[in-house]
Amino acid sequence: MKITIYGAGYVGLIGAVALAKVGHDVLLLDVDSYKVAQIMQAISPIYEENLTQMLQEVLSAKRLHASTDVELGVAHSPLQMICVGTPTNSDGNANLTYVKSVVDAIVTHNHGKEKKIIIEKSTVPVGTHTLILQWIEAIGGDLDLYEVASNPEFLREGKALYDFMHPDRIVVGASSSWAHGLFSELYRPFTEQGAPLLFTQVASAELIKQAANSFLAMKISYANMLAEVSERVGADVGEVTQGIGLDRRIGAQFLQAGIGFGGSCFPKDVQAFIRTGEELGLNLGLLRETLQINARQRDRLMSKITQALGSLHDKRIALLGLAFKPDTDDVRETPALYLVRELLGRQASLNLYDPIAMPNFQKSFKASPTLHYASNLQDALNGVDAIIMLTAWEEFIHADYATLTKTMPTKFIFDARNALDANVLRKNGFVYYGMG
Ligand SMILES: NC(=O)c1ccc[n+]([C@@H]2O[C@H](COP(=O)([O-])OP(=O)(O)OC[C@H]3O[C@@H](n4cnc5c(N)ncnc54)[C@H](O)[C@@H]3O)[C@@H](O)[C@H]2O)c1
Ligand SMILES: O=c1ccn([C@@H]2O[C@H](COP(=O)(O)OP(=O)(O)O[C@H]3O[C@H](CO)[C@@H](O)[C@H](O)[C@H]3O)[C@@H](O)[C@H]2O)c(=O)[nH]1
Repeated sequence: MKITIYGAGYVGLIGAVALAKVGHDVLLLDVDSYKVAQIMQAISPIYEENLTQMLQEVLSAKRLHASTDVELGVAHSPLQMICVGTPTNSDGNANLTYVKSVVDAIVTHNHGKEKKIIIEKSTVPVGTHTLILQWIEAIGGDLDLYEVASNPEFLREGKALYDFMHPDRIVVGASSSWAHGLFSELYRPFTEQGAPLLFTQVASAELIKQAANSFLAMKISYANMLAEVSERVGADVGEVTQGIGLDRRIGAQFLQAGIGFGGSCFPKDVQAFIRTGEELGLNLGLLRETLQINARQRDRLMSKITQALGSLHDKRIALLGLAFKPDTDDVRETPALYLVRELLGRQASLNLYDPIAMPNFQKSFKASPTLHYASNLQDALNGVDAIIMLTAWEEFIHADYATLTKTMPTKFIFDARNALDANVLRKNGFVYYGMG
């Protein structure tokens, strides 16, 4: 079946490729003509496992086309799926400007006056569907032609294609049987493989997305709270989270303590949910504390560094890992942004290294005498006084630090992800600091 997708970013491009892969005829629209041209040449603008190969496959099969032409996009299908960004406004609210511009474009270019389902796949605050109807009305659109549905996306970066194609569940908030039929057909290739398709009210689907991300963020902050307690009482947070995670009611996932969560989703979505609460006259204090614990982890790491090293002036520090998590080139809200700012502010000199995310990070911080972008791990570790491991890339987990740091005077290593083998490092003369 045919579908139009607006926004060729992490969600839109992955969704487009995955839906084309299972046989649908996908038209992917973006306002960025350079991105569109790249996609048409099978060059992926983002780094994701297997993406380039699958992109080539669906382009050759002519099941995916990318374009900037909204007119084509509107005419292509009754399914109009919005996957544009919803970043945080300065007041913490989700910025719906990009969503609105797509809605306006759909209504303006619906020359054939065909019935359309406008699908919120972007993460939006609960209640956005009613706003969309108001926007349509405000520009003279005929409300009888439009149904708004919510179909939130739960993929993780780094595992995006896999997650899209093997979802734990597909959530669709839609009211008409026409929409239910179209969504059932769209997702049949996944439901036939066992993925549950949950139809809900539109508001429930919107709320499910906000609730899921906030719950996962809260779980991480809970583990980080336990890390702080563990340090005080001589417990090992890894053992504690393993011990509670084996209880199936709690579950082992998302209990990895460390520097805290970053990325383009959790920080903004938790913030937006808190704002939703405020607008409803509700204080979602649990989520405020979730963000506070998250910020405190970064401060706690900085305290460990300054307590161990003293003045950072004239110290050179290796910072390993710039992406917000492994297997992605995404540096949005990455803890590395905060750490680099803090460390430079204290006059440290830095060697930065990441296997994939360096070009994206370089857009925020240009190279300088105090900021060296290393060409490989050995280059990053040459002549440093301390190592901070910030992103748990396999390369960092399995590195032979003893051999790579032969000339290091005192071997300080700060493991911001609790991912390294502390015993082996200590045996090799390192002064090891973890997070709990
Ligand atoms: N990144 C993730 O892992 C993830 C997962 C689930 C949900 N989400 C949500 O999905 C949405 C998109 O996130 P993303 O990370 O893919 O964003 P992104 O920034 O990677 O991509 C957004 C794309 O939309 C394009 N765009 C902007 N205005 C447009 C318009 N009027 N018409 C067509 N294209 C337009 C931009 O050029 C860009 O290519 C957000 O709401 C996000 O919260 C993201
Ligand atoms: O136990 C854990 C798990 C994760 N993290 C951190 O949490 C952040 C987010 O990680 P992850 O959830 O794996 O990545 P995202 O790609 O941001 O995916 C989240 O955000 C997406 C956007 O909404 C959702 O679709 C996904 O379901 C949700 O997992 C990263 O900084 C991780 O390092 C931890 O600190 N401890």
